[in-house]
Amino acid sequence: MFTATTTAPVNIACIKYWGKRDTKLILPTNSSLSVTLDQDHLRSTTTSRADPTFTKDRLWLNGVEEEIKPVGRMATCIAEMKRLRKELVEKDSSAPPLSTYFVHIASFNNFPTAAGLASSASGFAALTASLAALYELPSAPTELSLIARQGSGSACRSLLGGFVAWNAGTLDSGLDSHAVQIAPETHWPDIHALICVVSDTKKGTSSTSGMQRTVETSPLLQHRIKHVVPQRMQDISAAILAKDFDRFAEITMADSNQFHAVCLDTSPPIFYMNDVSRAIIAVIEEYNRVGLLPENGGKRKAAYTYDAGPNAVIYAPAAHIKEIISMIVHFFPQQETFNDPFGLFGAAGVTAALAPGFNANVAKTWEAGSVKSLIHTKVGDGPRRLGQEHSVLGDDGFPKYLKQ
Ligand SMILES: Nc1ncnc2c1ncn2[C@@H]1O[C@H](COP(=O)(O)OP(=O)(O)OP(=O)(O)O)[C@@H](O)[C@H]1O
Ligand SMILES: C[C@@](O)(CCOP(=O)(O)OP(=O)(O)O)CC(=O)O
Repeated sequence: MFTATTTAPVNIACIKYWGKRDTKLILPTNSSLSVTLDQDHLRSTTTSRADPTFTKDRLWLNGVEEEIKPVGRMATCIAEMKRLRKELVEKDSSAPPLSTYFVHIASFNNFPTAAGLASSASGFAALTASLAALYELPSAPTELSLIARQGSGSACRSLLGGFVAWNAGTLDSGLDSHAVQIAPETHWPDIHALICVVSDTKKGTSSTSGMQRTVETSPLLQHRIKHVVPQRMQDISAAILAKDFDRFAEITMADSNQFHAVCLDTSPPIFYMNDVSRAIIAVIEEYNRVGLLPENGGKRKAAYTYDAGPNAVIYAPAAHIKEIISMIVHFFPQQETFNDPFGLFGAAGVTAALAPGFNANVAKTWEAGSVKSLIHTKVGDGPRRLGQEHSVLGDDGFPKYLKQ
């Protein structure tokens, strides 16, 4: 049986990708940089199988079959991976001709799909990684990132762990538009992330259509591409290598805010953040104001960032996460029990509290459930190959779990 299972992580950008110069090849207008999050908490799990008895390529996402559109993104990724397998077989005639067989692919996300939690990133990275394992390709993650990129731009960064840059590249072919690791997760394992889930329903304007509208209409985007992002890419890479959280936080928050400013500068304007998102910004800004006081060490202690949706991702050194959760819970009381993967709070659970000197008037206390849930995770590694026992395809070649 020719089959392989892999998991792939989500990544959340600190320097945002927003805009394409080539919509078919998915080539961006600017470079971007992200933190890969730990697959122990958020992941896509994908099994691929090639079999001479299959009659067409098929894919099931969360137990529901998705159509593979003939020239769509999914079909492109599968075709590109088959091309690499074919090249391998041409060099080694003893290798089975797997590229001539159809594939069945099943994938599950252990978090909400299409809810602004970067499921397309982990999803296309897991698809690419599982086909690479199935086809026994010797390709390095950077080479595979060229293919995942054609599924969803941000997916190329999920092929690597740690701190990852997607270099925009300049070639029309896109061959230099790939992901590279700035530093592995082991370089700075102290970076933790708290995801504040404000909404887990499908968003109004997809990233794909929203960013093209911005390219077509926003003058501010041109300034960002030419005069802002190149310097920020250099500065945040240097901050990561120096483990300088204060600088990392300053750049991350500035870039999130500029990304949402170019959305507002789009015609018609796009609004991804809501009042809850903005209240979280106010809370983190106040927390940093206190941290920046000379008597408190003079440094920022947390960084917010928002993708194309209202959910906040707060990056912070591990030592501050407990204080941050208590502060968020103070303003945004929880209905769901906080799943405490790092055991920060005892059996009694999360308690609301504010740091000394914090001005409680920066935000009101929201009604319970305004922030639906909190996910605590940290920087993590790149895709993992799993054993056959983890396959999400059954021996019959169909998903083990179909949605009822
Ligand atoms: N595990 C997966 N395997 C394959 N494709 C997936 C997987 N998960 C998500 N996708 C694809 O990604 C699409 C969702 O992407 P979309 O950009 O709308 O949401 P998102 O990635 O959660 O949000 P965002 O990119 O704004 O953070 C799905 O409809 C599906 O086509
Ligand atoms: C705001 C972002 O999350 C946008 C992600 O856009 P996508 O990668 O989802 O877009 P497509 O390439 O069209 O699939 C910023 C980022 O991840 O860098």
